[in-house]
Amino acid sequence: MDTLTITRPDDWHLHLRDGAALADVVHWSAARFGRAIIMPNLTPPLTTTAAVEAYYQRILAARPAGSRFEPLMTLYLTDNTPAAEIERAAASGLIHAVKLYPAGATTNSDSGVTDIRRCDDALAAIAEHDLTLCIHGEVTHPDTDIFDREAVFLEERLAPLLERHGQLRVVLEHLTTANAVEFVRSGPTRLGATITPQHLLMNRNDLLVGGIRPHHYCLPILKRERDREALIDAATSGHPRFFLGTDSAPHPRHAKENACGCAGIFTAPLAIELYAEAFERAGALDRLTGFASHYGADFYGLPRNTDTLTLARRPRAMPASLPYGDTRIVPLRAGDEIPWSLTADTQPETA
Ligand SMILES: NC(=O)N[C@@H](CC(=O)O)C(=O)O
Ligand SMILES: [Zn+2]
Ligand SMILES: [Zn+2]
Repeated sequence: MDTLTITRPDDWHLHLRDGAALADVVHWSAARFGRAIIMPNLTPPLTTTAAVEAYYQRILAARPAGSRFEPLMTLYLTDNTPAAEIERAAASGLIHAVKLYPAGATTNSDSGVTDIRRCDDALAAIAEHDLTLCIHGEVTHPDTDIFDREAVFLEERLAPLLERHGQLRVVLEHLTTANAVEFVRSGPTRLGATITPQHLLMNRNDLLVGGIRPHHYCLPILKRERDREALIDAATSGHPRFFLGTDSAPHPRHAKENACGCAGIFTAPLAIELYAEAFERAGALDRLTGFASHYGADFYGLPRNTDTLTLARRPRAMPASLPYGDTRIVPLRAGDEIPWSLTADTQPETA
């Protein structure tokens, strides 16, 4: 088989950034995905519906001409988000989810939530207005080992939250462990999860063996091989509550190749290609459509896409770097060949 045609996929976790970088980032996703959940961790964070609406317009303006790529917007939750703001978000029609960042957990999370119990009114409003709560699931206590932060969050924060809010629809973002896979599998049907390509393809050796590799550093951090295997199992199992979310998180080269490098891996230029690679290695290419194109839409209560995307088994060279505003960015697999490519008719790419 030299080509693979799937229902057009959606990306249920994406960072597009803002300003001069936005146009250099959005076209990669627009060439691949029908829709994407757009993360609100800008500086300053998008804590009001008005700010989200203005960002939505900037994304539309930065989309390639003729693109129908649809941004599904999110609101940034803080300790002080009033229920009325959730109501405005729902009424906007543009906002599909509210994002919970534990304060200090990741990039631009300083305005995030310090104690989830402070948000009970907002969380009740999210459930009432049929929005989804997306969660970066890591605790931030300095004494908690970085490799345990997800597991502690699930036990100490997420389990009680799901108990307290019995109607709330939750997406646990970017799963990284076998433990998290088990938590989602045994959780209620209103709990879904995204899985990134880097967590399907790499483990912590790829970050730390033979030299430290800043372009493989993201949060939650890459874990053990047995965790990667559990994530592959979950993604390729046909279980409808695991779905695609790239967490493509661009940072300029100088911010990654730095004594204190930023967390985030830029996968947008090869995102669906990486998933195809991971699914093929697992002998599960026939399961890619469900994971990439059906289950996320079903979970969010949105219609599935009706058009298709075709990949060709044709090696493609990833450039060493790509334009990013007035600077450069290094994508995953920079300088390497990747086994899958978009077919020419669906690839309006310019590097
Ligand atoms: N995943 C990351 O490592 N970084 C993301 C934030 C996030 O999704 O946690 C970013 O915005 O850079
Ligand atoms: Zn995150
Ligand atoms: Zn993210």
